[in-house]
Amino acid sequence: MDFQTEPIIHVQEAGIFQGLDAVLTNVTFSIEKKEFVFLIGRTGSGKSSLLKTLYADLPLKMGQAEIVGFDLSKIKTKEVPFLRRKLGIVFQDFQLFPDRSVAENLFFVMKATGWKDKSKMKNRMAEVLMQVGLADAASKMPHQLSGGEQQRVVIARALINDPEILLADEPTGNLDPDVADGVFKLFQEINKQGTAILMATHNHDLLRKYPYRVLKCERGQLLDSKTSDISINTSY
Ligand SMILES: Nc1ncnc2c1ncn2[C@@H]1O[C@H](COP(=O)(O)OP(=O)(O)OP(=O)(O)O)[C@@H](O)[C@H]1O
Repeated sequence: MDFQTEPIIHVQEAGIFQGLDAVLTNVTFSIEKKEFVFLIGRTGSGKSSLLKTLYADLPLKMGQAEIVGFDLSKIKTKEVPFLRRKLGIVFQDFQLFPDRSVAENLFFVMKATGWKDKSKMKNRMAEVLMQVGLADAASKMPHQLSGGEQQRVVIARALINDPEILLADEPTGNLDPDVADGVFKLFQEINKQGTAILMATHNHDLLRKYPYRVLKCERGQLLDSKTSDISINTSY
């Protein structure tokens, strides 16, 4: 056993619910620092529900789950913003404010997460935009950017508070294949710099090309390529 690593996410016999309905039961897995993990499964199999439970958008009603030091079985509503500060969350639909520039979009999140010093905010904004390859986009409006560029801004926004893990729900789902590939490579670079990534995807090409660990939602269970044979070519 490697005592150097400690999990960022540790889930033990959890139930994932949508209201009264159990979507996944007996969910057990850990994600270590710096890991890259795909989350796959058919439409409706529970990928988003699992991610939502991890960022405390859905309550954990059964079992144990710890993420970036927060116990999801005990977390209080007022603690959720502190949990979200330690996570980066990226969705399929870009969810930028359309009437605000890139800089204003990023500043909005900074203010909401406790940043106050203007010059530090500007420096951090420049850093994250540089990191995603958009150093020249601060003054642009979202509609002046391509889909891939908008998703890069969303990734920059998710990186602002230097999260230990990015939770990404179909981040390349709305992008053309070439653009999706570029955005995926950005996730890989971010991962190489030390951020763990849990990415829900339907993209078979990515799964075939990059042999990362896979978690698969199937028939109400979560399978793990660490412990089971997972077919990536069928049934989703
Ligand atoms: N807001 C909601 N209220 C009630 N049930 C929901 C809600 N969102 C999803 N569900 C149900 O929960 C189950 C899991 O859905 P979920 O969105 O987690 O699947 P998914 O694997 O992410 O699907 P997709 O690949 O289409 O995004 C489905 O049966 C779905 O109908």
